[in-house]
Amino acid sequence: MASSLSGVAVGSTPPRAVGSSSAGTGFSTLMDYVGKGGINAGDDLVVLLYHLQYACKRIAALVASPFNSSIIGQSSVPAAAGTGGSGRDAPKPLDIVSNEIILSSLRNSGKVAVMASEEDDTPIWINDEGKFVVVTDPLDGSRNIDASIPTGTIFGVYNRLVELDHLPTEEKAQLNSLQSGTRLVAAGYVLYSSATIICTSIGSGTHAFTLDHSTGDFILTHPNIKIPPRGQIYSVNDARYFDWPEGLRKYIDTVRQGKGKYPKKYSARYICSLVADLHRTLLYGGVAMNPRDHLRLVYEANPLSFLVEQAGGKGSDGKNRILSIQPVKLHQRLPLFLGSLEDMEELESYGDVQQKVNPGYEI
Ligand SMILES: O=P(O)(O)OC[C@H]1O[C@](O)(COP(=O)(O)O)[C@@H](O)[C@@H]1O
Repeated sequence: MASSLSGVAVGSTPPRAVGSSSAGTGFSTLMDYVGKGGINAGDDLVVLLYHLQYACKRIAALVASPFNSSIIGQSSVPAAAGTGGSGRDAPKPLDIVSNEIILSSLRNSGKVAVMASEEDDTPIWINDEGKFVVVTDPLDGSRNIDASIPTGTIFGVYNRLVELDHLPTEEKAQLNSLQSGTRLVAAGYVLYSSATIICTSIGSGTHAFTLDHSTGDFILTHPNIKIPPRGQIYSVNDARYFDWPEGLRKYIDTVRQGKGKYPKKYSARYICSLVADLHRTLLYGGVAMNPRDHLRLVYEANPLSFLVEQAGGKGSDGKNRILSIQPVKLHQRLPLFLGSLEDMEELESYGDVQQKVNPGYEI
């Protein structure tokens, strides 16, 4: 493990485990968890996760920095040539900087063949020898950033499909990035909020680690997260109520009156920042919904569904299990529902919960 990290070129020494292990799990920091105490992730994945968490620390510092005001004050920069047609929003400067930070960390890791990002039209081929494919939304929820509302990074990791190695670069980059979510080997999000939290899974439960700013370590604070089978919270942009289908309206009307299968009146919470809304849902239970075709399958829905399933919950587009949907294009959008098993089953029993009417909303 030490030797596998010796070549890291990130300008900082690897984090050191501090204190005793948390909650009797035998590991206390993120690097302990993936490296030795928690699970045998394999040296290559350890190195990759080391570089990813380092990138996210840099993004955490960036979004919290007072020196961003000159960047943050700008409105969205015009879409780069070529973004037209992908249906993506014009990126903002911090999205772009975050994207560059992640790309440079992935390059430095030496472990990544392809990065597919929300910020790039097409996947970027990095290294023929890289074992992994990384899909990412480098800074989700950035429309909130001017008001210091939480944002997040999302990532998913696949193995490189060696059987595609003979194909032209562009083609193999694309096909490697369009793997079904069932093939994820790791996924995670990083929440930039009052605390910076990395929540990750390599297929053996979902665990969250909180950044200790005094040491730079991510400390295990939420081992083996189990989403409650029932919550009492629904999370949705309900200004769209009149564009919703009948089934979704009925579901929300029912649970907010306490007339659902769980006879409690539900509360509403909506941050409009996917990572933050999901983080709360993982801890408190309930359902986080984006019923219109807005969120992206490859680098948002799949990694987050993987984490939710690993925590005992469910991720669906309202009809189908997210992880089983075969992506056909990189920036493919779909409705997304993530949450507690029983709440999700009740929601889906209402039939039409996907919002087909999508007039486009200004904010
Ligand atoms: O506008 P809606 O439908 O409420 O969607 C909000 C969702 O869009 C996001 O902001 C992502 O969309 P963008 O990438 O366009 O910002 C999520 O963070 C949030 O959950």
